[in-house]
Amino acid sequence: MKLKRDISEHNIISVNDVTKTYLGGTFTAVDNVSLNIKEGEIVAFVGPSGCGKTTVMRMVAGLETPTTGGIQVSGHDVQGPGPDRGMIFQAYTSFPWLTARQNVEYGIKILGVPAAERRERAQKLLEEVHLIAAADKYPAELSGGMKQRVAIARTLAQKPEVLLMDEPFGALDAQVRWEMQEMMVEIMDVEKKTVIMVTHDIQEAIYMADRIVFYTRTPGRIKEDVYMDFKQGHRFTSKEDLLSQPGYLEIEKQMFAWMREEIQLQAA
Ligand SMILES: Nc1ncnc2c1ncn2[C@@H]1O[C@H](COP(=O)(O)OP(=O)(O)OP(=O)(O)O)[C@@H](O)[C@H]1O
Repeated sequence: MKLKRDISEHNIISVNDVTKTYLGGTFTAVDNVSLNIKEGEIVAFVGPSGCGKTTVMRMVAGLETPTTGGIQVSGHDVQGPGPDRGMIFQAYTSFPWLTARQNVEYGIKILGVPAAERRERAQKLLEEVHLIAAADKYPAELSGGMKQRVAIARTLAQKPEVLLMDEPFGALDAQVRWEMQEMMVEIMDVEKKTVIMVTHDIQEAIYMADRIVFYTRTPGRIKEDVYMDFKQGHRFTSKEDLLSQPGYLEIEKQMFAWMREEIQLQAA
């Protein structure tokens, strides 16, 4: 099925001339990156290993500070982490002593959301991630995919405006990964978040993203910033539909060529 993409004209994230150095300024991980992201956009960061894509995302999260330049989210300077930006990591981050439902409720309990609203939000999100049947199980009783569903529901329960996902499905086997990607496209149609997703997986990026920001290898700069125009304003809930969309193969070939270019530059 095709879902209509709904992106506002308004920029929610602005990355302005950001550079990040380590090792006392002797190593430049991210070099002069500027980027505006619109509300509702799903943007994938792609590039060779070590190109700085995670560092850029962590700076948007407020977990790292730019060495020079600045980042604004919803017009405010990022000065640290905040509930407006929810994070989902590759590693499952559920509390083992809480059930799936309690895990989803936990984050919003800390934010002071009243019990009745917590229950209602958790129920809705557990339904969205297809986890109702396992809602009262503990993480040890859940598969990797199910644990990641708990983490997604828990993060969304906090109602972040921006979702930052770092290789969210990297630890899952191919079939589960595929199910999760499709589920995420469906959830974004309901939840309407702005998403930055870091991934090594070119096909995942093309499938899920409205736009791909491709980074060069060390130092990380933006090599290409491409819109998935071939999707013609849609997102696809089935991969088969995407694969038969004219233009898919060309963009996939282009991405592999950019990746090869960067790897060869490094080897030279
Ligand atoms: N705290 C740190 N101290 C020193 N170097 C760091 C630190 N954090 C990251 N780096 C370096 O900065 C560069 C960019 O790292 P980053 O994790 O952003 O890359 P990446 O593109 O996300 O890589 P990968 O895809 O392998 O996760 C790498 O060379 C990494 O080794």
